[in-house]
Amino acid sequence: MGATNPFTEIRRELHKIPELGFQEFKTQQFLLNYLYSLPQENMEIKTWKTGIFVKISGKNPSRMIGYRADIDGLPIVEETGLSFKSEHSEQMHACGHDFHMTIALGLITRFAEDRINDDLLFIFQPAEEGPGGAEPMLKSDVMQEWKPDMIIALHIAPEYPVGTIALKEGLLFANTSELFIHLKGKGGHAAYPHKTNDMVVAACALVSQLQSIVSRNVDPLDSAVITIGKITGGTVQNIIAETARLEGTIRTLSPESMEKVKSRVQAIVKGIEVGYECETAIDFGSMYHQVYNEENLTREFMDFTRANTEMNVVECREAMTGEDFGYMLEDIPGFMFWLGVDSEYGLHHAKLNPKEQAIEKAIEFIASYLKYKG
Ligand SMILES: CC(=O)N[C@@H](CCC[C@H](N)C(=O)O)C(=O)O
Repeated sequence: MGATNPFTEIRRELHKIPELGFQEFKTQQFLLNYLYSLPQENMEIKTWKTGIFVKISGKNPSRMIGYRADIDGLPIVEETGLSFKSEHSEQMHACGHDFHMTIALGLITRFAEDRINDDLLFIFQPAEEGPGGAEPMLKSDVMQEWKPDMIIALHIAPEYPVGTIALKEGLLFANTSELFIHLKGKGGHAAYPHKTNDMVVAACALVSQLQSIVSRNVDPLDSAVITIGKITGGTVQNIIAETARLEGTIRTLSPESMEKVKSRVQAIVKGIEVGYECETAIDFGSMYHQVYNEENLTREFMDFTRANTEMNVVECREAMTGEDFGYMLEDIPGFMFWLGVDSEYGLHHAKLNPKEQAIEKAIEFIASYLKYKG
């Protein structure tokens, strides 16, 4: 089925070409082609790795307002069966970044012709899913020169209907750390376990023991998550595995709990090392700082949206999702909000299918907020 709305068409084109963090070459080219098709008089475009900065000069600027959209996809084989499904066999926009980019392009299209008083900075950020583009982009020369006075971003929310936004003041998303654990023992014949140190057995014990950290070491009134999303090990069914690898993620509601959970992970892995007579290596990969919404701006945004738009505003609870936009909010006042897109399947699912009507509605109401602010 063809799209009738130009931004729906753009979203579908982006949906076809998902790319992993810092490999978003086709995505960057697609975005640049579109951006250069717009009136250039008041627009400056700069690239940073696979990301892009777009500054639109205001009519009478007293400050700069930032808007960030992430651009990477996930290593998932898409199962939506859509006519515009991913053309990249093992990659998918399963976290809505195709929506995020399209909405940003819609806003740029508006403001390239109809400027507000203040300067606007749009940031197309690579590698949100990992290893993290926000922190290095924030430190880049471009963003040191073009540093917004406030900044906002959205994330699609499959669990809310179209026409709804959800957010809260203060903590919105968790602190995260990736987790990679390598185990090395002694392989051998499946019939001679007593002559080996089986890393499949060690890995199974480790996964179970890691679960006790949340139930026994974290204050029950606090919250944490340890998810092991991938286990690999061994070579074939009748050889005892010499190596195994666990890949996962840790989520906590405070940076302090993150340190505690990590130290417990280290202690438990040490125990496996002794108990199963193997070598171990832990890599905590990339870490994201919590997303903390600045109270005054968030409250004002909620009040503005309720009073001036048709969007339904829900005051939600914090979530254990992570977002490296948290680094930008640590440095620049602003907020993030969920945008309802009503999909039966959730984020990071191979059948995620957000409703495209949310795109035009988002462009409309965010444009009205930016006009009000700037
Ligand atoms: C919104 C969202 O889903 N973000 C990701 C961020 C992942 C960070 C990192 N790769 C990790 O797994 O810790 C999420 O999974 O929450």
